[in-house]
Amino acid sequence: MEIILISLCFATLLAFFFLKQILNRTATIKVNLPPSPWRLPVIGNLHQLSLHPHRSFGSLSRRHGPLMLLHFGSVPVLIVSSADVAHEVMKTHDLKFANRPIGIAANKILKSGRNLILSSYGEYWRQMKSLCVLHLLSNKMVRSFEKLREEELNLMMEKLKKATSSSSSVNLSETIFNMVNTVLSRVALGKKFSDEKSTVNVKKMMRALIDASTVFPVGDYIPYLAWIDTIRGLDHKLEEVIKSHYDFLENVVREHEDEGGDKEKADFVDMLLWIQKEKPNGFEIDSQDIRLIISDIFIAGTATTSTLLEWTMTELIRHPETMKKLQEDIRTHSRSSSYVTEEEIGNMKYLKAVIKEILRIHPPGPILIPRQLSEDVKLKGYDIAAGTQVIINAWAIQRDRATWGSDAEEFKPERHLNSALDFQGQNFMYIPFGSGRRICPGIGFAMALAEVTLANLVNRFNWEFEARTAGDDDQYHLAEAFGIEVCRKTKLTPRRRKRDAIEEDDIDQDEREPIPGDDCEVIVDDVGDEVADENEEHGVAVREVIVEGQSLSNYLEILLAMTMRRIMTVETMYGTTIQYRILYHQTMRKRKQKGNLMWIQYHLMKF
Ligand code: HEM
Repeated sequence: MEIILISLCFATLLAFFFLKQILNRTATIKVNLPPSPWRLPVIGNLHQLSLHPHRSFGSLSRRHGPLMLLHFGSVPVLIVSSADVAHEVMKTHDLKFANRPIGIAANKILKSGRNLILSSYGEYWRQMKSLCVLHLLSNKMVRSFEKLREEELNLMMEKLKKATSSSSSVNLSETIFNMVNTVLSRVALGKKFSDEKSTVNVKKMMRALIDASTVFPVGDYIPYLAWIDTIRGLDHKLEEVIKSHYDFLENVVREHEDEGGDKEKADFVDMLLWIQKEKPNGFEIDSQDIRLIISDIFIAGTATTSTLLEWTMTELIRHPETMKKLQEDIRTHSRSSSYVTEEEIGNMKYLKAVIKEILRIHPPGPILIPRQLSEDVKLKGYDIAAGTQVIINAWAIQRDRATWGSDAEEFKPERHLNSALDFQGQNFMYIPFGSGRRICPGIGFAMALAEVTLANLVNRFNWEFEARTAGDDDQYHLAEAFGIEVCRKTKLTPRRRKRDAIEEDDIDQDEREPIPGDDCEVIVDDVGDEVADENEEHGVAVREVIVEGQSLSNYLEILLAMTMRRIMTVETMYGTTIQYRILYHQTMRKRKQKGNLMWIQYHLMKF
């Protein structure tokens, strides 16, 4: 009995001793987690998110701080909402945060090979990224597609001109998406694949892929509910769109192989086939890699660039004063009224400021592309475990009043005019293209296309929203769609603003519309007294037109002079001469009973 009692006491002592050890150890490894809002069992914080996650994260972080830990189901997700923390993630600890989380959609995509957007950081990814930066999206390569951009833009402008000639509205969202998609098709694949002759419609394929990858995958966050994805057909849908996309790309690559993959033709597939053969810088790629790189470029480049342009046009139409300033900037630096060239855009500071401001206030990818932490890290004193997903809320960072001031929510391109701030990933308060190792490699490509498109859209036409019968206009035009790229919820369908000119129906115009109400502008009609007299209310009647000392009378002569020189001396009816800078000109035709009359109308600014 005594022995039993002694043994029991000894066992209790031992248990106490070990328990103390265990409790001590637990206390020493207690982790300091970032602040979190309360969460529900099973779904975690998912019930606190809306269809616009960047907005939900923004309002949660205003209460819980710029470094906040949420749980999507069972998955820990770190939300970064300040420039300061973004700097820690994408600069100080960039390497540890350089992986991407692999969910159901990514798994299906990567089943067919490795790719750039989704692959984990490592040797393969490094090679793919430098291949893109050095060979496909380099400045030289971007410049080499200038002519192609011009061709596609001119086609788009022609379509717009026809569509808007009767003052009817036009689906500008769709028009822009089609143009961007066609440019990418030609650059990457060598042809359009979206015209009537084509059996495959790349545009539809892209839309299907974007739509399928936007669906929220329940199984990614609550694994034992993954069957829901199967029942609602998400698995099947993803497999279907990914397969048709890859089958199509495989055919394109095969066609290029059959044609010999000529580097000089230099679409992306040709270039990649050349790299496969020659292995420059030791790059080793196979046909599967080629398909996936091309696919990455389509996925990452189409909706982002068209979304940027869609928001730019929306904000410009909402702010006519800004639109007018932009038109002035373009007209001051552009020689031709029919096409603004990329070279001319180099000097257009206001245009660049407008685009920068849109990327700030409506970043096409408001929460960047999620990342995943590869090893434990201490961030601002908090412990973050390996495997945690990371969402960088660029939208909230770029509207943060602490760094952008009290007018952070307002659209004000002027704030960029005398600022050295750029989007190359060095300023963490402004990261529309991300930063660090994972920064977007398509910045040059996107900017070249966006700038020239915008310049030509606002140079040739004046735009206005269609009148709506009811509802708040701002709410309607600023409503955002649900998706990875956050575009407008409703399609942008503006129309061309009506001219103030005489007998609208009687006039065909070749060039652009005058800017109504622009009081520094003088309109001069040429040639022929009859017409000049008839239109006196529109400007000064002209006796003689002298371009830099040369008296001109012939239409072609004047046109030629217009394209080559920009200063004009006008001798008025009263015998005085005034020097003007030519803003642009229009060819006017008027149908008369006895035949047609044609004359040129100059829009001049006093020199
Ligand atoms: C306005 C247009 C665009 C915007 C706003 C944009 C934005 C972004 C962002 C935010 C990222 C993630 C960066 C990060 O994780 O830090 C990204 C990645 C990427 N973008 Fe863009 N992008 C645009 C256009 C393009 C274009 C035109 C291309 C190609 C032609 C492109 C190709 C890529 C690729 C391949 C990646 C993945 C990079 C990686 O994971 O390493 N993007 N982009």
